[in-house]
Amino acid sequence: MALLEVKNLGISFGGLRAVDGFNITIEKGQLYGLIGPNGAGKTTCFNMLTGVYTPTDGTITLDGKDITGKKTVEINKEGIARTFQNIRLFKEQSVLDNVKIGLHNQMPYSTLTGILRLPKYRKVEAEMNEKAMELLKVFDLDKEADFLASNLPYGKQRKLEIARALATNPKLLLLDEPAAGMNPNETKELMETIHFVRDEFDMTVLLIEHDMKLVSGICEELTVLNFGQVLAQGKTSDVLNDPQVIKAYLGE
Ligand SMILES: Nc1ncnc2c1ncn2[C@@H]1O[C@H](COP(=O)(O)OP(=O)(O)OP(=O)(O)O)[C@@H](O)[C@H]1O
Repeated sequence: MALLEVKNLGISFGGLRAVDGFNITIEKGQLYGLIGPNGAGKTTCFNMLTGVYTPTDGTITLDGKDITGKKTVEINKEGIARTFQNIRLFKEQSVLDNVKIGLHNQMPYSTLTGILRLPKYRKVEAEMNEKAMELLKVFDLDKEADFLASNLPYGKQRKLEIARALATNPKLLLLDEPAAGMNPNETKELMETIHFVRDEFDMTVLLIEHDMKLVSGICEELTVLNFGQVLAQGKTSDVLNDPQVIKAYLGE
């Protein structure tokens, strides 16, 4: 059974058909890329997969469960986490707290227990601190745990966003243009991080990216969107050599 099965997904904004007949199948453990020209509908697909937008047509099945039309928080609990094109961290909070925010969706105590600071709350908080520090260590961010997120260099902010997404314990990680704004060294390090995340966390990753070096370096399969529709789909090397893809996107 595929981890993610999307069938005939579509959405309209007024008269604009932003995505139409979108199909994708992603197996557990894959590194999968979604590419295409600006405005092709890639982020709109992510927004439908994560419940930000409700699709007008189609179905989304995660690990055998229909999650179409569910709310963002529910979808996150079902196992999809994401990062954003423009980094969205809690910039005035510490690096540690940013990861703990991700862990809170699995918080096993009630709001009242939290407000009253009951013993269970203190025990869970201590465990959460430990878990968050472990995650930060994995991303080599533990020394900056007490820094404000806004004081981290750009590449590390991207890493922190990935760490926070992983803290929600997802089955599928969506990365929206993770290399945007990065210099070549940061991009190289990001590629290693993504590989590491897949191997270490047994993660499945779907990413949107314009940086073809990153795409060809890490994605095993690709889907190309053009004007809201799938233009090509398959093994990365085949797709990148497809004359239609070169004409519509790569040849620009
Ligand atoms: N909330 C919305 N209301 C109206 N139109 C929207 C909305 N969200 C997206 N669109 C439109 O849908 C189309 C697809 O946009 P989308 O952001 O998904 O493209 P993209 O492939 O992610 O582009 P880019 O590579 O530039 O990020 C665009 O024409 C966009 O203007």
